[in-house]
Amino acid sequence: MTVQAPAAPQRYSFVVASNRLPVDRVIDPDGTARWANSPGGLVTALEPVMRANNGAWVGWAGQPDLQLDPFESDGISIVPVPLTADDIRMYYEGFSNDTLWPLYHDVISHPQYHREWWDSYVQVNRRFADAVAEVSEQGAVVWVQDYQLQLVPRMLREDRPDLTIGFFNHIPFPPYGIYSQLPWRTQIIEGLLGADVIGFQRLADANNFTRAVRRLKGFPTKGATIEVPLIDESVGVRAHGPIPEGKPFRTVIARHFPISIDADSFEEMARRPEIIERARQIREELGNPERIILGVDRLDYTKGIAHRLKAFGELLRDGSMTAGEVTLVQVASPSRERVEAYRQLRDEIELMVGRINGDYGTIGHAPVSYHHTSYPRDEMVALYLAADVMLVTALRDGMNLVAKEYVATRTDDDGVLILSEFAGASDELKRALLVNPHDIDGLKHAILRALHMPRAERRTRMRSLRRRVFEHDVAAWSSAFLAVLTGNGHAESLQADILHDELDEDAQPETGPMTIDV
Ligand SMILES: O=P(O)(O)OC[C@H]1O[C@H](O[C@H]2O[C@H](CO)[C@@H](O)[C@H](O)[C@H]2O)[C@H](O)[C@@H](O)[C@@H]1O
Ligand SMILES: O=c1ccn([C@@H]2O[C@H](COP(=O)(O)OP(=O)(O)O)[C@@H](O)[C@H]2O)c(=O)[nH]1
Repeated sequence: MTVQAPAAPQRYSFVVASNRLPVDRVIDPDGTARWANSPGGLVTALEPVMRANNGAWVGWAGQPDLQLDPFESDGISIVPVPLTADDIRMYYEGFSNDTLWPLYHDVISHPQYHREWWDSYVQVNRRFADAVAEVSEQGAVVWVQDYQLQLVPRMLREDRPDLTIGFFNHIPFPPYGIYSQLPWRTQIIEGLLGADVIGFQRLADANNFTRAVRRLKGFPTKGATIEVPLIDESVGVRAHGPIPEGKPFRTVIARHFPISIDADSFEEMARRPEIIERARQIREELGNPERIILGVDRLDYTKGIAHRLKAFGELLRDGSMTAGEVTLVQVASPSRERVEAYRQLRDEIELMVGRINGDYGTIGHAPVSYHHTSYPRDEMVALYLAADVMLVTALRDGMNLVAKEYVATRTDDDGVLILSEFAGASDELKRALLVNPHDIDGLKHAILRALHMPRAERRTRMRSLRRRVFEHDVAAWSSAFLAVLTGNGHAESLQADILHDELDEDAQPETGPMTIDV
């Protein structure tokens, strides 16, 4: 009998790792399996970068116990990492979404601390690190994404010191007073410090992280740079080659790189006649109200959906607007539905929607048009075009791509963006109407101001917002990050207002520079 050796895995020079793949394995009710685009801002953001670099994407296919070989999807090489039903329960729904997610979002919901969830998180991070190591060629650039994989940089550095390792955190990094609750706070910091560059959405997040490093590890930090001693095995250093005299440390950069969207593609869609026609139809289906307010969110307690419903309901109660004049369209896309906090939230939101519609609706018209679904992108663009006011009331949000997508679609320089100051996007989108969503009166005031804003002011504000989003699109985001990661970037070549704080010119990865198409 001839035994064939398994084929050597294909290796890549650029590897992205994220919890979710850019495609989801979906089983239809008739039992047929197919691949669908998976939801969420991360996927939207990284797709164009992957295509430009012909790299590989390592991640989970969205279903339990799927053992799949690597395959190609839309020109992207996909390397699936299997998760068992127990991994999903403990690593994904548990530690990622019921411990880290609430902890990193201002403890809006109570984080649950369970030691078996942590053990599962360590195991799954190990599986991801092994999968990345297996497909990365010598000296490859690896870009690890998000809070689900914070231990991967250190694990990779231990096993593959030849790699250049970047990490980007898509969600906020909490202030030390909150972060320090985490029983595994030191291990997470050590995990992240395995990277050469650690990116955050906001300057405040990067500052929170470097403060945690000082408090927990005592390593010196200066601006965006952290000196990690080469003899400290807790951060997986094991110097690659001899320790240089006079520099017994690696320099890790921790700074902000605000993520963005593929603005051109949203603008292109917004100009398509069929999408413009669909926007008109949406208005008609809603009974042609004078004004449409739009909210689009995953059904997540961080998004402040209850706060916006409260403000909207009170405006109707006060008689400041009538249900016939203004309709609130709320898209609440299903998310993490097996996590208890998310189930409770759904009940709470749907009760509020029912009350408002019951109190202020008529037979022919509901003031809140509520949709518990996830729409494809063309429908999203039509909704953005149909909306006079976009309402983003996040209580805490890493970035909020929806705000940027709304701006990118408004080729008519019209529409008003109301934006929470607790969303990362508010650092850039200063000409939005910025609100504190906890201040219900302030929120009501902003809604009325948006509804009555003169055309000239809407135009001036929208033009300024659009300039920002088009100048700082997702390509600028990934170029800025990869330029710093690969040592190809000089401070002056990066957008001054993205990277305006101090950048240490000596701060280069330990491995030799490697070229990547950014
Ligand atoms: O994968 P899920 O658990 O279904 O969640 C979807 C994604 O949500 C999070 O998005 C974050 O990243 C966005 C892009 O940077 C940012 O705009 C937003 O503020 C963040 O919340 C999460 O970080 C992703 O990992 C999830 O895939
Ligand atoms: O029905 C929906 C709702 C949302 N989205 C997309 O999901 C992403 C949400 O990203 P955001 O950063 O606003 O929040 P996240 O869900 O990642 O926390 C955006 O690209 C939206 O266009 C979508 O395609 N269909």
